[in-house]
Amino acid sequence: MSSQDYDCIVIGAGVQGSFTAYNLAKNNKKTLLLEQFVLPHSRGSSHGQTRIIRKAYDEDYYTHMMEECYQLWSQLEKEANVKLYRRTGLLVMGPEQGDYQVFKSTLERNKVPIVILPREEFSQHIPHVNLSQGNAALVDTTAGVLYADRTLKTVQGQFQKLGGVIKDGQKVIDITPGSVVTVTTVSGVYRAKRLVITAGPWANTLLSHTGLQLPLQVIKINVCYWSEKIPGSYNVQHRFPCFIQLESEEAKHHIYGLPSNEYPGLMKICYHTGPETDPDERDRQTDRGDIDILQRYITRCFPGLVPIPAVVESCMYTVTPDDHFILDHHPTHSNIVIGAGFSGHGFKFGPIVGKLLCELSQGEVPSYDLSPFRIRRFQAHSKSAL
Ligand SMILES: Cc1cc2nc3c(=O)[nH]c(=O)nc-3n(C[C@H](O)[C@H](O)[C@H](O)COP(=O)(O)OP(=O)(O)OC[C@H]3O[C@@H](n4cnc5c(N)ncnc54)[C@H](O)[C@@H]3O)c2cc1C
Ligand SMILES: O=C(O)[C@@H]1CCCC=N1
Repeated sequence: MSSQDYDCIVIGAGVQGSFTAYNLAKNNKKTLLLEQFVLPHSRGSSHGQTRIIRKAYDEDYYTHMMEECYQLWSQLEKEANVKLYRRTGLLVMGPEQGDYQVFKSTLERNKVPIVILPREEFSQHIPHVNLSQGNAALVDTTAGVLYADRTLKTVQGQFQKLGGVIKDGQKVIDITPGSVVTVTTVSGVYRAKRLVITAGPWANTLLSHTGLQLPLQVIKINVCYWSEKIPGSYNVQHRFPCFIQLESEEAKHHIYGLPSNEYPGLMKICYHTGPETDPDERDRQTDRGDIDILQRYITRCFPGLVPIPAVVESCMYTVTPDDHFILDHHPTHSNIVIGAGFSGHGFKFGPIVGKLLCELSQGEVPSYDLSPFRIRRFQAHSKSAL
């Protein structure tokens, strides 16, 4: 095996590619992780300081995967002696008869510890928040904040400690499938028996070299931070939780937030959709319709925040038609595995996605039923998209 030959190449050092590479190296596979930008970078989907981790989902299979995933997060914390998770709880609010009931049932069925907050007791538990008319509320007490940038640094560092090789600043410009896959970057040519593509918003650009296109939409998210009128009112240290406001008449998509933590006195609140964008041109996308929706919501429900964003950063979602991930073999090249379409909720699953993509790439039976994540589910809807 020459120095350019690997057991496996992973393209894309976001959260999913980094955890996949780490799992491969743990399994003694000679692994190369390629990244187009110089690391760390803020041009994909995994940057920023925080993400929400939760078991509150409307499908059992995500809640089941999170059971093991919490353990994997904790193992990594121990292994690297670093804190990646802070428990805050997650306040779920939503119209009483809608998705809220589905979340509640999934949590109850799976025996996740929750606290139901009757309307008359709501403000005693959650000060400075107005529960919307007709909404109900509960808290998933296991939920919290993940430290995102720190996670990437940690998992990439652990991968390198295991002998893994990272080559950053190396944009992949060609892939030649075959029993040995050849991957060409702007400055090198590498070969491997197996390839994993975890390219986030650039998934289809890379897949075009393999004759496949997936029904993915890339959207820009305005990551908004809002100033506390009274410092500390929504602070993580005062045990303010993360929250999800489920979709309602007023906002057709979820609104979610994290307690003030990363920037002093600023709470992060975002809208769970945004305008379509080209990943290489996202700064040209200036649509702020999402911010108007957030301003109205904050004025009504978070009276302790100034309803004008103090900081606006940006990030991207890569969304599938059903909002479920893609974790599968390439339909015509079985030694190419794809992790894509994490639809704005994939970070918390990083450790388990890494484990599953590693299993798939090694031809092992995956630890979970991956039928919700198969590529063929799209065939019924749009053959031409594939
Ligand atoms: C604002 C925001 C808030 C979110 N909140 C949450 C949350 O609270 N909880 C949660 O669980 N999830 C959340 N998510 C979703 C989560 O962050 C994403 O699902 C996850 O980061 C996707 O990771 P990825 O590795 O697939 O993509 P990316 O992080 O984009 O990684 C792909 C990588 O591939 C590289 N690449 C692409 N093309 C090439 C090429 N040709 N050559 C080499 N490298 C290449 C890119 O540069 C990039 O580094 C949020 C996302 C956003 C944007
Ligand atoms: O995945 C998450 O927890 C966040 C919050 C809800 C919407 C998407 N991302």
